Amino acid sequence: MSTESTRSSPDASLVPPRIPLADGGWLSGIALGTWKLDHDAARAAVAESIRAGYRQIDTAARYHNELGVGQGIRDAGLAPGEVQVTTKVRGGDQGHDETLRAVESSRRILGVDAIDLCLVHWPLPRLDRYVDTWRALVRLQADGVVRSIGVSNFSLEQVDRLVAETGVAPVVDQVELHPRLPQEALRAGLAERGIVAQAWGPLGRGKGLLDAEPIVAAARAHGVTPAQVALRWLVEVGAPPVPKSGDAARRRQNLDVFAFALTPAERASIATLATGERAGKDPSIDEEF
Ligand SMILES: NC(=O)C1=CN([C@@H]2O[C@H](COP(=O)(O)OP(=O)(O)OC[C@H]3O[C@@H](n4cnc5c(N)ncnc54)[C@H](OP(=O)(O)O)[C@@H]3O)[C@@H](O)[C@H]2O)C=CC1
Ligand SMILES: O=C(O)C(=O)[C@@H](O)[C@H](O)C(=O)CO
Repeated sequence: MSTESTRSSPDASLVPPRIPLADGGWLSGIALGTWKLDHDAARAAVAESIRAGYRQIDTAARYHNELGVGQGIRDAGLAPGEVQVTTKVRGGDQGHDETLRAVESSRRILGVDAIDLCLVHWPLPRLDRYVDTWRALVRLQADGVVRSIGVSNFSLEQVDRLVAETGVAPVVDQVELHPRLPQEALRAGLAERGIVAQAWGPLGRGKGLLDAEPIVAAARAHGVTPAQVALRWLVEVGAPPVPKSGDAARRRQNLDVFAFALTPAERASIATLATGERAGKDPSIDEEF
């Protein structure tokens, strides 16, 4: 995956490389997750994280913290365009006109001229409104309300249906992805289509992944933490991660994964963890409104 340096701002030592998107936009090599942070916690965490080097903040209408995320981005005081914000259309807002209204609401709450990246949060196949939802995002992109458009928790079949019915492909599919759930076929299919697979739940969501022996052993060998090994593994497979932490020291640690590389033996050992076990919901079964 090609990268472009962003080491131009004053506190640039931990700024991740940019990942180019098919529409000319970019995604940061590591984004900050904000699920479970309320407005005030998100505002403080976002401002501090941008000062530490984060350049992409991940929120969603569903997280009820877009106000704090937008304020935190402004508090950090970087030049426009230096920090990207991702938000998502929740299941209950799917449908063409509903999406137009929901995205305008997110834009106003975030307090931005345009949303950098807007995703369809979950496909909700039984509702069967994701194509109409997508048409609305295509229109919002043409109108300049949203710069890049993508999906989350979509299968290759669902992505292909969007393209077949609208002629427009997403530039990102944000999916659960970590060593227990490497999603190899999905990643390969997305790569063939020029779509970036972005990894949510990259640390396994506090469910024991970071205690797994291959990860602990690699961490010991490199003098880093298990979280840094899990994030480095994602960087190496070309899936930019979105880790969340409520703790400033951990957030900085989670950025610092570009100064070491896993060995082939470590990668082979980590591959033994690929049980397919999910830490979150299964989008082929569960639907989140
Ligand atoms: N598109 C989608 O459907 C989804 C998107 N997401 C996005 O992805 C983000 C990340 O996923 P999330 O569910 O939060 O799970 P993560 O895999 O990021 O795990 C977060 C957990 O890991 C802990 N943690 C963070 N850093 C470290 C560290 N360095 N060492 C040890 N533990 C650590 C956190 O604790 P603590 O906070 O105490 O540090 C928290 O308990 C979300 O916040 C959200 O933005 C998430 C789920 C679904
Ligand atoms: O964090 C997200 O983006 C979600 O969709 C969450 O709601 C997540 O899926 C979850 O764990 C809900 O229980």
